[in-house]
Amino acid sequence: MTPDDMKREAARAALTHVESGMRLGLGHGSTAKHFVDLLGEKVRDGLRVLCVPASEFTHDQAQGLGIPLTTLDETPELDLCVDGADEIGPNLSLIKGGGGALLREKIVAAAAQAMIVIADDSKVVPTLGRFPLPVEVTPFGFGATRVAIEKAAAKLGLSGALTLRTRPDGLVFVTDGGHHILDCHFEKILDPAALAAGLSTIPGVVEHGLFLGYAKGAYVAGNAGVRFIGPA
Ligand SMILES: O=C[C@H](O)[C@H](O)[C@H](O)COP(=O)(O)O
Repeated sequence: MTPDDMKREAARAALTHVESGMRLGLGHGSTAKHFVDLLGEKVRDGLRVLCVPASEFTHDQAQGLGIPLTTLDETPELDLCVDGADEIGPNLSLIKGGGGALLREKIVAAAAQAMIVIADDSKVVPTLGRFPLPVEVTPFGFGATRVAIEKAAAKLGLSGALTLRTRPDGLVFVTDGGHHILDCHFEKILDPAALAAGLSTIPGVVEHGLFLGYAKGAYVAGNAGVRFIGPA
């Protein structure tokens, strides 16, 4: 199986949690895209769901597939959210935001009773941090926010480059919410909760990509098939 096949199989497994009448949160990224594709097939076959997409990209994809959409204003509570991840660590701790959608993804996940993660098995790690942690920041005060993040990280013994995310054409990446992203190369985040708490106190930080306590389970696909990781 290619990594893309694995992503699709993980997405297919998560589809077993979807029942007619559910209100769903739809994540963003190459794995979530498979889930939306497969969900679109089910909707065409008669499945009734109402979905909130976590990005403009997912919105357009789902709309094109005829999946009924709503917003968190019309439908503030969701039954289930299905999304990918950049890393899955101990106790279903996650790093997300590699695709730049972390803020809306976290808002959608927080509105859902349960979040199921889908991924290929390369995403499972013993310690979070090898994947650079995305931190969404306001353009205003960027320099000061960057220094504040460095100081908060240093208190926990973390250092490493903080890279302003750019697009392939070299322009600064702008999130759906109009913010920038600092990718923080911390390598080993031994205390994710402490880092999350530290980042949350910085005014210019809109949100960070540590998703702690959100996921209720993860479908992880590898060459041997799909396995479910449940809460510890
Ligand atoms: O912002 C993007 C999201 O958090 C994605 O779910 C995450 O980056 C994983 O993406 P992919 O499924 O493409 O590896």
